[in-house]
Amino acid sequence: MARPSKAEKRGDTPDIALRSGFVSLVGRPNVGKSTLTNALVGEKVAITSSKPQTTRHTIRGITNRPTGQLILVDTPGIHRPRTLLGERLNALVTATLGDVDVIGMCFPADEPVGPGDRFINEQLDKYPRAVKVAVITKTDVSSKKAIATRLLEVQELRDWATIIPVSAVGDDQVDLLADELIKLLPEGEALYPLEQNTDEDLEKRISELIRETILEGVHEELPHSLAVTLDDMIQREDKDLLEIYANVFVERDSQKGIIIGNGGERLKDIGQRSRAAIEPLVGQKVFLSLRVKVAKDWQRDPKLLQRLGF
Ligand SMILES: Nc1nc2c(ncn2[C@@H]2O[C@H](COP(=O)(O)OP(=O)(O)OP(=O)(O)O)[C@@H](O)[C@H]2O)c(=O)[nH]1
Repeated sequence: MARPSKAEKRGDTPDIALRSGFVSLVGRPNVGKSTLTNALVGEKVAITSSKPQTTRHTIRGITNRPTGQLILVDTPGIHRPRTLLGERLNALVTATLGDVDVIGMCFPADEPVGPGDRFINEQLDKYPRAVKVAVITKTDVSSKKAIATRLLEVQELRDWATIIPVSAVGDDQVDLLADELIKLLPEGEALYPLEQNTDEDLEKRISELIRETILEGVHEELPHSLAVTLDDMIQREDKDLLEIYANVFVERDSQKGIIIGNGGERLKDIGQRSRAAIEPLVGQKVFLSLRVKVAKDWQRDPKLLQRLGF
Protein backbone atom coordinates (compact mmCIF):
# COMPACT_ATOMS: atom_id res chain seq x y z
CA MET A 1 0.00 0.00 0.00
CA ALA A 2 1.45 3.35 -0.99
CA ARG A 3 2.12 5.81 1.78
CA PRO A 4 -0.46 8.56 1.66
CA SER A 5 0.62 12.12 1.07
CA LYS A 6 0.09 14.63 3.88
CA ALA A 7 -2.86 16.18 2.08
CA GLU A 8 -4.43 12.80 1.46
CA LYS A 9 -3.97 11.83 5.06
CA ARG A 10 -5.72 14.94 6.27
CA GLY A 11 -8.46 14.57 3.71
CA ASP A 12 -11.63 16.19 4.91
CA THR A 13 -11.00 15.18 8.47
CA PRO A 14 -10.48 18.17 10.71
CA ASP A 15 -8.68 16.05 13.27
CA ILE A 16 -5.01 15.96 12.62
CA ALA A 17 -3.26 13.31 14.65
CA LEU A 18 -0.79 14.91 16.98
CA ARG A 19 0.79 11.71 18.19
CA SER A 20 1.07 8.32 16.61
CA GLY A 21 2.85 5.08 17.21
CA PHE A 22 2.86 1.39 17.95
CA VAL A 23 1.52 -0.35 21.01
CA SER A 24 1.68 -4.01 21.96
CA LEU A 25 -0.35 -5.67 24.69
CA VAL A 26 1.39 -8.44 26.62
CA GLY A 27 0.48 -10.65 29.54
CA ARG A 28 -0.24 -14.24 30.50
CA PRO A 29 -2.63 -16.28 28.37
CA ASN A 30 -6.28 -15.52 29.04
CA VAL A 31 -5.79 -12.14 30.68
CA GLY A 32 -7.93 -10.47 28.02
CA LYS A 33 -5.43 -9.10 25.51
CA SER A 34 -7.42 -10.02 22.39
CA THR A 35 -10.72 -8.85 23.81
CA LEU A 36 -9.15 -5.55 24.80
CA THR A 37 -7.52 -5.14 21.40
CA ASN A 38 -10.87 -5.60 19.72
CA ALA A 39 -12.52 -3.18 22.12
CA LEU A 40 -9.84 -0.57 21.49
CA VAL A 41 -10.10 -0.96 17.76
CA GLY A 42 -13.86 -1.40 17.69
CA GLU A 43 -15.53 -0.24 14.55
CA LYS A 44 -12.80 2.27 14.04
CA VAL A 45 -10.57 -0.28 12.43
CA ALA A 46 -8.67 0.97 9.44
CA ILE A 47 -7.68 -1.51 6.83
CA THR A 48 -4.08 -1.49 5.91
CA SER A 49 -1.78 -4.00 4.41
CA SER A 50 0.16 -5.66 7.17
CA LYS A 51 3.28 -4.90 5.20
CA PRO A 52 3.72 -1.15 4.96
CA GLN A 53 7.28 0.14 5.03
CA THR A 54 6.87 1.36 8.56
CA THR A 55 6.69 -1.97 10.31
CA ARG A 56 7.54 -5.60 9.95
CA HIS A 57 4.80 -6.60 12.29
CA THR A 58 1.25 -7.73 12.02
CA ILE A 59 -1.12 -4.90 12.67
CA ARG A 60 -4.23 -5.92 14.54
CA GLY A 61 -5.99 -2.64 14.25
CA ILE A 62 -5.81 1.09 14.45
CA THR A 63 -7.59 3.47 16.78
CA ASN A 64 -7.92 7.05 15.67
CA ARG A 65 -8.73 9.65 18.31
CA PRO A 66 -8.72 13.45 18.05
CA THR A 67 -5.37 13.43 19.84
CA GLY A 68 -3.65 10.83 17.73
CA GLN A 69 -3.38 7.42 16.24
CA LEU A 70 -2.75 4.18 18.07
CA ILE A 71 -1.53 1.22 16.05
CA LEU A 72 -1.89 -2.10 17.84
CA VAL A 73 0.59 -4.77 16.84
CA ASP A 74 0.45 -8.48 17.56
CA THR A 75 3.09 -10.48 19.36
CA PRO A 76 3.08 -14.14 20.18
CA GLY A 77 3.05 -14.61 23.95
CA ILE A 78 6.17 -14.33 26.06
CA HIS A 79 7.03 -17.79 27.42
CA ARG A 80 9.91 -19.46 29.16
CA PRO A 81 11.61 -21.09 26.17
CA ARG A 82 11.53 -24.87 26.56
CA THR A 83 11.84 -25.86 22.92
CA LEU A 84 13.46 -24.56 19.79
CA LEU A 85 10.07 -23.30 18.64
CA GLY A 86 9.75 -21.51 21.96
CA GLU A 87 13.11 -19.85 21.35
CA ARG A 88 12.14 -18.80 17.84
CA LEU A 89 8.86 -17.35 19.07
CA ASN A 90 10.69 -15.49 21.77
CA ALA A 91 13.02 -14.06 19.14
CA LEU A 92 9.96 -12.79 17.30
CA VAL A 93 8.61 -11.24 20.48
CA THR A 94 11.98 -9.56 21.02
CA ALA A 95 11.95 -8.11 17.51
CA THR A 96 8.44 -6.75 17.93
CA LEU A 97 8.72 -5.40 21.44
CA GLY A 98 12.08 -3.85 20.60
CA ASP A 99 10.27 -1.67 18.07
CA VAL A 100 7.06 -0.58 19.75
CA ASP A 101 6.59 2.73 21.54
CA VAL A 102 4.40 1.45 24.34
CA ILE A 103 4.03 -1.95 25.96
CA GLY A 104 0.78 -2.45 27.83
CA MET A 105 1.04 -5.30 30.28
CA CYS A 106 -2.34 -6.78 31.19
CA PHE A 107 -3.25 -8.17 34.62
CA PRO A 108 -6.70 -9.60 35.27
CA ALA A 109 -8.37 -7.91 38.24
CA ASP A 110 -9.84 -11.21 39.41
CA GLU A 111 -6.54 -13.10 39.89
CA PRO A 112 -3.62 -12.27 42.14
CA VAL A 113 -0.30 -11.32 40.57
CA GLY A 114 1.71 -14.55 40.33
CA PRO A 115 5.01 -15.99 39.11
CA GLY A 116 3.84 -15.97 35.48
CA ASP A 117 3.20 -12.23 35.66
CA ARG A 118 6.52 -11.62 37.40
CA PHE A 119 8.39 -13.54 34.71
CA ILE A 120 6.86 -11.47 31.92
CA ASN A 121 7.37 -8.25 33.84
CA GLU A 122 11.08 -9.05 34.24
CA GLN A 123 11.36 -9.69 30.49
CA LEU A 124 10.13 -6.18 29.83
CA ASP A 125 13.44 -4.81 31.12
CA LYS A 126 14.90 -5.96 27.81
CA TYR A 127 12.93 -3.30 25.97
CA PRO A 128 14.12 0.00 27.37
CA ARG A 129 12.81 1.95 24.38
CA ALA A 130 9.14 1.26 25.14
CA VAL A 131 7.15 3.08 27.78
CA LYS A 132 5.53 0.52 30.10
CA VAL A 133 1.91 0.77 31.11
CA ALA A 134 -0.07 -1.59 33.33
CA VAL A 135 -3.65 -2.44 32.42
CA ILE A 136 -5.90 -4.10 34.98
CA THR A 137 -8.43 -6.04 32.91
CA LYS A 138 -11.86 -7.57 33.61
CA THR A 139 -12.88 -5.03 36.24
CA ASP A 140 -16.54 -5.95 35.61
CA VAL A 141 -16.07 -9.27 37.37
CA SER A 142 -14.12 -7.88 40.34
CA SER A 143 -15.07 -6.01 43.46
CA LYS A 144 -13.69 -2.53 44.13
CA LYS A 145 -11.65 -4.05 46.92
CA ALA A 146 -10.13 -6.68 44.63
CA ILE A 147 -9.27 -4.01 42.06
CA ALA A 148 -7.59 -1.89 44.76
CA THR A 149 -5.56 -4.89 45.94
CA ARG A 150 -4.51 -5.61 42.37
CA LEU A 151 -3.45 -1.99 41.84
CA LEU A 152 -1.16 -2.23 44.86
CA GLU A 153 0.36 -5.55 43.73
CA VAL A 154 0.93 -4.27 40.22
CA GLN A 155 2.42 -1.01 41.45
CA GLU A 156 5.08 -3.01 43.31
CA LEU A 157 6.34 -4.58 40.09
CA ARG A 158 7.86 -1.53 38.48
CA ASP A 159 7.56 2.18 37.94
CA TRP A 160 4.76 2.11 35.34
CA ALA A 161 4.05 5.25 33.32
CA THR A 162 0.44 4.73 34.33
CA ILE A 163 -1.88 2.00 35.61
CA ILE A 164 -5.37 1.84 34.16
CA PRO A 165 -8.23 -0.47 35.15
CA VAL A 166 -10.58 -1.36 32.28
CA SER A 167 -13.35 -3.68 31.32
CA ALA A 168 -13.33 -4.56 27.66
CA VAL A 169 -16.54 -6.55 28.01
CA GLY A 170 -18.32 -3.84 30.00
CA ASP A 171 -16.82 -1.09 27.83
CA ASP A 172 -15.55 0.72 30.90
CA GLN A 173 -12.53 3.04 30.57
CA VAL A 174 -11.56 1.66 27.16
CA ASP A 175 -11.63 5.12 25.58
CA LEU A 176 -9.70 6.50 28.52
CA LEU A 177 -7.07 3.82 28.01
CA ALA A 178 -6.80 4.75 24.32
CA ASP A 179 -6.33 8.41 25.23
CA GLU A 180 -3.74 7.63 27.89
CA LEU A 181 -1.80 5.38 25.53
CA ILE A 182 -1.82 8.05 22.84
CA LYS A 183 -0.38 10.57 25.31
CA LEU A 184 2.66 8.31 25.61
CA LEU A 185 3.31 8.02 21.86
CA PRO A 186 5.84 10.12 19.98
CA GLU A 187 4.66 13.33 18.42
CA GLY A 188 3.89 13.03 14.76
CA GLU A 189 1.23 12.83 12.14
CA ALA A 190 -0.88 9.76 11.63
CA LEU A 191 1.09 6.96 10.02
CA TYR A 192 -2.03 5.59 8.35
CA PRO A 193 -4.96 7.38 6.75
CA LEU A 194 -7.42 8.69 9.30
CA GLU A 195 -10.84 7.05 9.28
CA GLN A 196 -10.54 6.82 5.56
CA ASN A 197 -12.43 3.59 5.39
CA THR A 198 -15.56 4.45 7.26
CA ASP A 199 -17.55 5.26 4.16
CA GLU A 200 -16.59 2.13 2.34
CA ASP A 201 -19.04 -0.61 2.94
CA LEU A 202 -18.02 -3.71 4.78
CA GLU A 203 -17.99 -5.94 1.71
CA LYS A 204 -15.62 -3.63 -0.07
CA ARG A 205 -13.34 -3.52 2.94
CA ILE A 206 -13.30 -7.30 3.21
CA SER A 207 -12.60 -7.72 -0.52
CA GLU A 208 -9.78 -5.23 -0.24
CA LEU A 209 -8.28 -7.09 2.71
CA ILE A 210 -8.28 -10.33 0.74
CA ARG A 211 -6.74 -8.58 -2.25
CA GLU A 212 -3.99 -7.10 -0.13
CA THR A 213 -3.30 -10.45 1.48
CA ILE A 214 -2.92 -12.07 -1.94
CA LEU A 215 -0.57 -9.35 -3.11
CA GLU A 216 1.69 -9.71 -0.11
CA GLY A 217 4.75 -11.50 -1.37
CA VAL A 218 3.63 -11.77 -5.00
CA HIS A 219 5.46 -9.34 -7.23
CA GLU A 220 4.63 -10.64 -10.68
CA GLU A 221 2.17 -8.80 -12.88
CA LEU A 222 -0.66 -9.75 -10.61
CA PRO A 223 -1.63 -6.40 -9.10
CA HIS A 224 -3.47 -5.09 -12.15
CA SER A 225 -5.09 -8.36 -13.04
CA LEU A 226 -6.56 -9.18 -9.69
CA ALA A 227 -10.07 -8.49 -8.47
CA VAL A 228 -11.88 -9.85 -5.44
CA THR A 229 -15.65 -9.93 -5.10
CA LEU A 230 -17.89 -11.36 -2.40
CA ASP A 231 -20.66 -13.71 -3.45
CA ASP A 232 -22.25 -13.97 -0.08
CA MET A 233 -21.91 -13.21 3.61
CA ILE A 234 -23.97 -15.40 5.86
CA GLN A 235 -24.35 -14.92 9.59
CA ARG A 236 -24.74 -18.40 11.06
CA GLU A 237 -27.56 -18.55 13.55
CA ASP A 238 -26.45 -21.69 15.35
CA LYS A 239 -23.02 -20.29 16.21
CA ASP A 240 -21.02 -17.10 16.37
CA LEU A 241 -19.65 -17.46 12.87
CA LEU A 242 -19.70 -15.32 9.75
CA GLU A 243 -19.41 -17.26 6.51
CA ILE A 244 -17.85 -15.35 3.67
CA TYR A 245 -17.78 -16.63 0.10
CA ALA A 246 -15.33 -14.76 -2.09
CA ASN A 247 -14.17 -14.96 -5.68
CA VAL A 248 -10.68 -14.09 -6.75
CA PHE A 249 -10.55 -13.13 -10.43
CA VAL A 250 -7.37 -13.25 -12.48
CA GLU A 251 -6.85 -12.91 -16.20
CA ARG A 252 -4.79 -15.95 -17.04
CA ASP A 253 -4.46 -19.59 -16.06
CA SER A 254 -0.81 -18.99 -15.13
CA GLN A 255 -1.92 -16.36 -12.62
CA LYS A 256 -4.44 -18.76 -11.18
CA GLY A 257 -1.56 -21.18 -10.67
CA ILE A 258 0.50 -18.55 -8.86
CA ILE A 259 -2.30 -17.87 -6.42
CA ILE A 260 -3.18 -21.49 -5.77
CA GLY A 261 0.44 -22.59 -5.39
CA ASN A 262 1.85 -26.07 -5.11
CA GLY A 263 -0.86 -28.44 -3.92
CA GLY A 264 -2.97 -25.44 -2.93
CA GLU A 265 -0.48 -24.37 -0.27
CA ARG A 266 -0.45 -20.70 -1.18
CA LEU A 267 -4.22 -20.40 -1.38
CA LYS A 268 -4.53 -22.06 2.00
CA ASP A 269 -2.07 -19.58 3.45
CA ILE A 270 -3.90 -16.67 1.80
CA GLY A 271 -7.14 -17.95 3.31
CA GLN A 272 -5.69 -18.18 6.79
CA ARG A 273 -4.08 -14.76 6.68
CA SER A 274 -7.17 -13.14 5.20
CA ARG A 275 -9.31 -14.66 7.91
CA ALA A 276 -6.98 -13.37 10.61
CA ALA A 277 -7.25 -9.90 9.11
CA ILE A 278 -11.04 -9.98 8.67
CA GLU A 279 -11.94 -11.31 12.12
CA PRO A 280 -10.94 -8.19 14.08
CA LEU A 281 -12.85 -6.11 11.54
CA VAL A 282 -16.12 -7.99 11.91
CA GLY A 283 -15.54 -8.82 15.58
CA GLN A 284 -16.27 -12.51 15.27
CA LYS A 285 -14.99 -15.81 13.91
CA VAL A 286 -15.03 -16.11 10.17
CA PHE A 287 -15.29 -19.01 7.78
CA LEU A 288 -13.78 -17.96 4.45
CA SER A 289 -14.22 -19.72 1.15
CA LEU A 290 -11.98 -18.48 -1.66
CA ARG A 291 -12.54 -19.51 -5.26
CA VAL A 292 -10.01 -18.54 -7.87
CA LYS A 293 -11.49 -17.90 -11.30
CA VAL A 294 -10.07 -16.86 -14.62
CA ALA A 295 -11.96 -14.04 -16.31
CA LYS A 296 -10.00 -13.39 -19.48
CA ASP A 297 -9.26 -9.73 -20.13
CA TRP A 298 -11.70 -8.57 -17.50
CA GLN A 299 -10.07 -5.19 -17.47
CA ARG A 300 -11.22 -4.58 -21.01
CA ASP A 301 -14.69 -6.05 -20.74
CA PRO A 302 -17.29 -3.53 -19.53
CA LYS A 303 -19.78 -6.23 -18.52
CA LEU A 304 -17.23 -8.12 -16.54
CA LEU A 305 -15.95 -4.90 -15.00
CA GLN A 306 -19.40 -4.18 -13.73
CA ARG A 307 -19.76 -7.67 -12.34
CA LEU A 308 -16.48 -7.21 -10.55
CA GLY A 309 -17.68 -4.04 -8.94
CA PHE A 310 -15.77 -1.46 -10.97
N1 LIG B 1 -15.76 -10.47 32.31
C1 LIG B 1 -14.82 -10.16 31.45
N2 LIG B 1 -14.22 -11.13 30.74
C2 LIG B 1 -13.26 -10.79 29.87
C3 LIG B 1 -12.84 -9.44 29.68
N3 LIG B 1 -11.86 -9.43 28.76
C4 LIG B 1 -11.68 -10.71 28.39
N4 LIG B 1 -12.52 -11.54 29.05
C5 LIG B 1 -12.64 -13.00 28.91
O1 LIG B 1 -11.42 -13.62 29.28
C6 LIG B 1 -11.14 -14.71 28.41
C7 LIG B 1 -9.78 -14.52 27.74
O2 LIG B 1 -9.81 -13.37 26.95
P1 LIG B 1 -8.83 -13.18 25.70
O3 LIG B 1 -9.05 -11.81 25.20
O4 LIG B 1 -8.92 -14.30 24.76
O5 LIG B 1 -7.42 -13.29 26.45
P2 LIG B 1 -5.96 -13.26 25.82
O6 LIG B 1 -5.10 -12.62 26.83
O7 LIG B 1 -5.98 -12.66 24.48
O8 LIG B 1 -5.66 -14.80 25.74
P3 LIG B 1 -4.52 -15.56 24.87
O9 LIG B 1 -4.92 -15.39 23.43
O10 LIG B 1 -4.65 -16.96 25.37
O11 LIG B 1 -3.22 -14.94 25.21
C8 LIG B 1 -12.28 -14.75 27.41
O12 LIG B 1 -13.20 -15.71 27.85
C9 LIG B 1 -12.85 -13.37 27.47
O13 LIG B 1 -14.22 -13.34 27.16
C10 LIG B 1 -13.52 -8.42 30.45
O14 LIG B 1 -13.25 -7.22 30.37
N5 LIG B 1 -14.47 -8.85 31.33
